[in-house]
Amino acid sequence: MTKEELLQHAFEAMEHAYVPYSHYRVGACVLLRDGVIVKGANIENASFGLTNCAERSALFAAYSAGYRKQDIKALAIVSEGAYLAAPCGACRQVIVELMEEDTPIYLSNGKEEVSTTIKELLPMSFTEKDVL
Ligand SMILES: O=c1ccn([C@H]2C[C@H](O)[C@@H](CO)O2)c(=O)[nH]1
Ligand SMILES: [Zn+2]
Repeated sequence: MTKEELLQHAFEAMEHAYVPYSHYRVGACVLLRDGVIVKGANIENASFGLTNCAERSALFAAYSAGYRKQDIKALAIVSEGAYLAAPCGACRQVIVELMEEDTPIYLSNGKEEVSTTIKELLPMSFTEKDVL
């Protein structure tokens, strides 16, 4: 599975976004080491704060299917805005808990692409080590 193929799956996931308020669609997909791809889209709510971002939808779906951080090979996140969207703060906090720090995260808006990691997106993070 190439990065471009994975991004294409994320664009397919974006088709299922539920965005009656922002009309801003985001798609994401998690590539697992067994080859399975788990997709997610942003799902909005009239009570705006309850909106679930695409990357959290995809990660929660993967975890709900029994996968864990060591099973995740890559995460792709795509949007259709003029600017390349990076995960919001809430998603970064969820990603740092649910993915390994060096696992690739691919971002695209169909025009620009960036490859990054959660270590780069959320340095000096508050994690399990601080609580346990
Ligand atoms: O990282 C992000 C940031 C925003 N959104 C969604 C939430 C909301 O539905 C819309 C506008 O914020 O974009 C995501 O899915 N992922
Ligand atoms: Zn988010």
